[in-house]
Amino acid sequence: MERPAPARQWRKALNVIRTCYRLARPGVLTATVLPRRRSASYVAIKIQHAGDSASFSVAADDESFKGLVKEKRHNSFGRLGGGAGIAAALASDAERGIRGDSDDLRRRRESFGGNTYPKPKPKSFFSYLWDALKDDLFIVLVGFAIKEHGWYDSVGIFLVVFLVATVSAVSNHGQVKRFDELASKSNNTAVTVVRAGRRQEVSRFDILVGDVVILKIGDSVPADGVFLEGHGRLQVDESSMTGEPHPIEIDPENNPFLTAGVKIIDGYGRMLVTAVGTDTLWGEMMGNLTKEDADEPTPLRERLDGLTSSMGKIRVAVAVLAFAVLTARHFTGSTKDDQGKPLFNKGHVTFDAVFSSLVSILQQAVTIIVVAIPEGLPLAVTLTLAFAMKRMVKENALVRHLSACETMGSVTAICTDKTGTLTLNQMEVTEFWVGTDQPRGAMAIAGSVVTLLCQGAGLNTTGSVFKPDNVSAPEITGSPTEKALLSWAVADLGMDADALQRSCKVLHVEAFNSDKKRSGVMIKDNATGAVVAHWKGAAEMVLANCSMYVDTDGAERQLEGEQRRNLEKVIDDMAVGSLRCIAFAYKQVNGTHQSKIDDDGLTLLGFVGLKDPCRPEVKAAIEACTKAGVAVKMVAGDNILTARAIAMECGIISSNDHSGIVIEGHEFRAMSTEQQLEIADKIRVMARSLPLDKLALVQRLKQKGHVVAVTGDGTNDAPALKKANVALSMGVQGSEVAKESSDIIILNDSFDTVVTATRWGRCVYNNIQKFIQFQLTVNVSALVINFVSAITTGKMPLTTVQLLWVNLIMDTMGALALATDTPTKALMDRPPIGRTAPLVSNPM
Ligand SMILES: Nc1ncnc2c1ncn2[C@@H]1O[C@H](COP(=O)(O)OP(=O)(O)OP(=O)(O)O)[C@@H](O)[C@H]1O
Ligand SMILES: [Ca+2]
Repeated sequence: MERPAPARQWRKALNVIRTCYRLARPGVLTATVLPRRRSASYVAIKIQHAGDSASFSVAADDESFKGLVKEKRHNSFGRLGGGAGIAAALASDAERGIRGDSDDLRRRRESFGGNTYPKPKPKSFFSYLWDALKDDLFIVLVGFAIKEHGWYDSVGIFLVVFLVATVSAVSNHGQVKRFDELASKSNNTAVTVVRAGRRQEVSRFDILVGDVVILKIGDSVPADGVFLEGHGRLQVDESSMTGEPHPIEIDPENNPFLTAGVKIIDGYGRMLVTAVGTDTLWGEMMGNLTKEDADEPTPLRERLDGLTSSMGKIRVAVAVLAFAVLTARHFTGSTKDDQGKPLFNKGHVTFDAVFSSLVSILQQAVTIIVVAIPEGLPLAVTLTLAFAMKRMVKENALVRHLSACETMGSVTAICTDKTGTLTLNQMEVTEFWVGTDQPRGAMAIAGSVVTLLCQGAGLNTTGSVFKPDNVSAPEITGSPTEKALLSWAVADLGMDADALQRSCKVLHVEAFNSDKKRSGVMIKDNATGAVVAHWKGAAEMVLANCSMYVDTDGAERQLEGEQRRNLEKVIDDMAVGSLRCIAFAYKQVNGTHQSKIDDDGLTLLGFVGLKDPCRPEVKAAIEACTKAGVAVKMVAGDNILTARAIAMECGIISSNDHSGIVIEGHEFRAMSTEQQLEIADKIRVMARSLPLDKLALVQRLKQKGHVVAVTGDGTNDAPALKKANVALSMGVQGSEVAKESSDIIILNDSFDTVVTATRWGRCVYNNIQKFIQFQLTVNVSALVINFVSAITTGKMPLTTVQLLWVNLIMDTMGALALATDTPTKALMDRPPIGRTAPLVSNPM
């Protein structure tokens, strides 16, 4: 470690003394916290160095600070000096964030607490045991009533029930614990914060008061705080917190409050954290939440309940019949003992004799009921699902809803994303065009064009470039597309991000979303005062808004028929080569007062082509799906030619396949419902789709009787995910909102894992079917033996205790054995099992 220079040490010491002196003066704290005049507060705050956490001028329990966000206290917000004032009071800085060294973090945690909430106390093992025992109380009672062979009948029965209850308690307890682990795994999301000027990802639980958090579409707000940046729009969805169904506009003056748990629907910005953990409404709510039962009924479970109840009816009928036959045989004297004498002496009819006979007959009939209770069935289902869930996590599929495990098994169509799911999402700029030329580096283009391109890439972005010092390579963060563009600008155009940021002021931002497929900024050059609008986005869409283009020599030319066609050809050629194509355009703007960024009559600056290679494992995975009778459909936001090229590369369409349809989102949108229904099956690729097109496709496929799985990553995928039979979200690139709408989180974002989940789904169904077969064999034989024997001889060869051992112990062990069968290759060689196919099939 480097020793601090003496001068710095002195300065630090002086600061500490000054702070102590300030705090020791009576009344100073109130003056800082509740400044009566704006200017006074400003001075007090100015004394502190940004990011120096020697002291905070507010404390966690200060009245004016405490409910700031929770109670949306506008007057406190004003008194504390707005976002910048609060940042300073919390020893933070709107641009550079907190200092973020271990000392600083410790002090913040000590003063304001961490961003966690107490977990509700888990149910103990004994309460699970009691729950399981309770279900079998009936059997135990019967056991105590039956004394065929003395006391050991009762003890035997009790022992059996206890053993089985223990097994199911252990399994339920383990299941809930595993769900907890998975839940904390899926809750532990990464949040982008700025600490000491550097963007970094930290766990949501490590957010501290004073942190500056970067928020983008699809994020969920990790703690309470106030909105900092002023030139963008931020729209949030508070429905999960307040029930307010309409999007709410956040702005830095009138409504700066962001409560933990709300979702960002649109926009981009920074927020300053003012309260964490249980000081927020969200933390309070989470802490008070009672554990939700992990044992939710799944569709299969419900069907099994149907099976159980029909078995119940059969066994009651059999028992009644047996009772009637036994009574008849007994009282007519045809039931004989071992010596061949009738058991019932018709000569001496006493009340006692009749009563005891009836009781013993009733006991035998009850035995039949007992034996036919499918004890092991619920246990088999729980065990199978638990086992599948555990193994699926190992194979990168995190199950959030148990039912998804099963439903995955009957999936007949998968609508998948392109970027990240079929491709690696590691983008890189491989082509660069200015006009119809491909310049070799920045030297081959006019300086003015390079400057504009740098502005377009470096300021119209949600990514960031951080240069720790002059020697090391810059750290580039952001979405894969943004990262690729920034890296290219730094490496090929020689962009200096810091200088760029200093030279211009951002006036207005329009963040990228999948509906618009472009992003824009309006900036003002600090030196010349010129105001420029920059747009970047889907190439053919941006080109359509351009009326001019620049040449490599910087001359602006009219974009006329011939030229436009040439440029369109440039885009198409890149797209056919499976590149994602992005265009940059700009426009000189008069005046700064517009609320919207001008987007017509633009001047085209250039195109870049981004290469995003196919994942190597995808081709085999798609082949496996086709073989298993599952149709794969790609729904992409990208250009139709790029989408087709990628689909070709990974085998969704082949060159000799003429039945598959490749369609653009707007064409599909324009069709009537009937037409959509007609082609839904044949669609292989839908390009340039809006999120609602994806939803429409899912609905049509469902109407055609498909069981549809949807993968998605964006906020706008949420509607389609919610409508799907099984929703899968991306663990790495997926937004919070997508993850929350999903049943399964794909931890490695790969399509391969979707196939794995399908395989496991089929395996679950298969295992349960095997178990039913096993149980029916055992139970039906026992039932038949006893019933036939009762009718013919009036006695039952198998006693209650024996039957219970067969029923309970064998079933439990059978469940254990069959539940842990792993998927076989053959599972994926047959068509999917429909969701309505009978559980007990004819061959069974
Ligand atoms: N950060 C960005 N800034 C500007 N334009 C972008 C950005 N990211 C993507 N685009 C453009 O928007 C288009 C599609 O975006 P969209 O979000 O709908 O699809 P995606 O989910 O990224 O990709 P895919 O549909 O291939 O999985 C891209 O083809 C690209 O031209
Ligand atoms: Ca997408």
